[in-house]
Amino acid sequence: MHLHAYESATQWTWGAAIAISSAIARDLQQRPRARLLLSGGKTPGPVYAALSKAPLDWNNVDVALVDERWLLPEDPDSNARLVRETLLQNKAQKARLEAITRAGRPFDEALATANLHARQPAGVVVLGMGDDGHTASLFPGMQDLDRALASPLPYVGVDASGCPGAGQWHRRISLTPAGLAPAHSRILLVRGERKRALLDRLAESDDVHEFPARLALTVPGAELHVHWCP
Ligand SMILES: O=C(O)[C@H](O)[C@@H](O)[C@H](O)[C@H](O)COP(=O)(O)O
Repeated sequence: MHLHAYESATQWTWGAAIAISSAIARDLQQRPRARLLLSGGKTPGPVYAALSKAPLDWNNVDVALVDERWLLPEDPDSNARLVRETLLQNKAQKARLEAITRAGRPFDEALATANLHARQPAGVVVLGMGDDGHTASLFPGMQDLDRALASPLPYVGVDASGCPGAGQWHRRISLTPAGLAPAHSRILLVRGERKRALLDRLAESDDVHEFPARLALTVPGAELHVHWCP
């Protein structure tokens, strides 16, 4: 794990945005299109807003979601809406956003669509981490966790009932370890002392059931870059 610790939220915002933008630029040098996977939650909005101003060839960037709550893309609590309102602005307006859900699309079809899009493997993945040590929609204690961990497909549907970290959104579609593995860049955005202490605990063991966020370290592939500020 490579930890980038910043003193202020402003430095964190721009430092993380520059790191993501450089990773996309690197991918675009090597292939015609770059594929960026983004997480939701309360943390990443300012970084996505800063990233929207990056001078990249956004026409060639496909933006998809690490996970989505079973909500329509217009719902204020959906991850698609967060990404649209923060990243798909300014220069990044030209990027193509793949929402997972759509009005009239049943759950299984939404999942199948996510897996179909993911035939183009992830390039740059931006993860978040909950105070309970979840990442994507992989929660500790979740009944579907083992199935998700073992999935050969990049996305699974999960029921996070009984997991406090999932809030009121139990039905979700989540990236799996198989979906994370091909990424060339793995970035984790976290803020606050609680998550800083949790980061130290991630490195202590490889028990992904205790803290599924450990997958960011244990799944073979790119080194994890963590961007943190108080
Ligand atoms: O839909 C979601 O819930 C997210 O994608 C989720 O995995 C998020 O990254 C973490 O929960 C961290 O969220 P916070 O930034 O709100 O702590």
